[in-house]
Amino acid sequence: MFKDSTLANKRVLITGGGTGLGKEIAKGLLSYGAEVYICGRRESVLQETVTELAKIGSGKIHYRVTDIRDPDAIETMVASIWEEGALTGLINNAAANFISPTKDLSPRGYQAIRSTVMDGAFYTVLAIGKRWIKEGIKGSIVSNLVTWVWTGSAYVVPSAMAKTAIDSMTKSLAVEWGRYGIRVNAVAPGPFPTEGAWDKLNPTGTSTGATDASTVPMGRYGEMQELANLMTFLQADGCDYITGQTIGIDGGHHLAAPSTFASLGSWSDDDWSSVRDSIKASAEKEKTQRSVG
Ligand SMILES: CCCCC/C=C/C(=O)SCCNC(=O)CCNC(=O)[C@H](O)C(C)(C)COP(=O)(O)OP(=O)(O)OC[C@H]1O[C@@H](n2cnc3c(N)ncnc32)[C@H](O)[C@@H]1OP(=O)(O)O
Ligand SMILES: NC(=O)C1=CN([C@@H]2O[C@H](COP(=O)(O)OP(=O)(O)OC[C@H]3O[C@@H](n4cnc5c(N)ncnc54)[C@H](OP(=O)(O)O)[C@@H]3O)[C@@H](O)[C@H]2O)C=CC1
Repeated sequence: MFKDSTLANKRVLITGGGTGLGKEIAKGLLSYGAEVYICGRRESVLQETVTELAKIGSGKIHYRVTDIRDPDAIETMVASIWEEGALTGLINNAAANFISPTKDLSPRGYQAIRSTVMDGAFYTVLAIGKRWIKEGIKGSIVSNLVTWVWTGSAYVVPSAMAKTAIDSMTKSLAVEWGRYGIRVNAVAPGPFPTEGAWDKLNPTGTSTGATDASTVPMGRYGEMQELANLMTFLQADGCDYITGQTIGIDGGHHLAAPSTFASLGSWSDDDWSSVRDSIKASAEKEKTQRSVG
């Protein structure tokens, strides 16, 4: 989809890049020539990913062990990256989540999710953004959100709340930092199965609700390359006028709500024929009762 050199000279940090979608995005960026930094809390996982992905593209991939809930740790990470060169891009991808009835959540359970998704993304943006502003770098921030920023979602309330806060940050900072040429965008994926997400959101092994591909209008899960392509596009030069946007990538899933007629896609031509006859019969009956028109 892109030239191999599309991201040459780009240096991008992907939080939570050691696993799942972050790792797939790292593969995509590397294959288009970017230098990539990943961070997370588990060194063995990061080390393994770096070893595996170093064979792709320029092979310039590095890791930092960092808990993004800690602003001092983020400052240390970003300072150490800058010693090797300035970043040009940030992908806020790290997250925490699990399904739970909201009434059963403890304050610590809520904080575990909020502090990772909302605070972690904000601290990272701040540490990098202030350097870009000082040095006149026109960087690109992209946050990996979820379609719940538009719909909300039961049973994952702290995640939906925290992602929506970052959606608001995206719109707000796009305006505040537009004068510096810094772009602030987000993507909102539908279901892209990963071990990390499915362990926490699909623990019974029976896909339901958000993890059920049969309710996606396109009838399938997202493919990793599709998300990596969107991230590549948003990190590349060429459409710098795009800012403040949250772009859905979900096969139409969030639009196929039970409150719409999305489920009628399962009706056959025969079903539609008998439905049409029934509606026409009703209309004919009404016509016989009209005194005008
Ligand atoms: C399908 C389409 C949409 C998909 C959208 C996907 C969104 C995602 O974000 S998926 C990402 C999934 N990946 C992760 O969550 C990775 C990181 N997760 C974790 O590190 C843990 O799962 C964590 C969230 C529990 C946080 O770990 P940690 O900081 O080590 O916290 P503790 O284990 O100490 O627990 C803190 C607190 O949370 C309570 N808790 C944990 N699990 C549950 C649960 N299943 N239900 C209710 N409460 C839970 C735990 O009990 C602790 O509270 P206290 O007991 O009050 O101390
Ligand atoms: N999979 C899906 O269908 C969808 C996913 N998303 C979003 O995509 C992103 C990735 O999810 P996915 O790949 O599925 O799940 P993963 O669990 O694989 O990814 C989460 C990553 O975040 C890291 N992380 C968690 N907490 C912290 C922390 N405090 N500090 C640093 N890193 C942390 C984890 O590493 P470690 O534990 O080592 O710290 C892990 O690498 C998330 O933002 C998620 O909300 C959105 C929509 C759909």
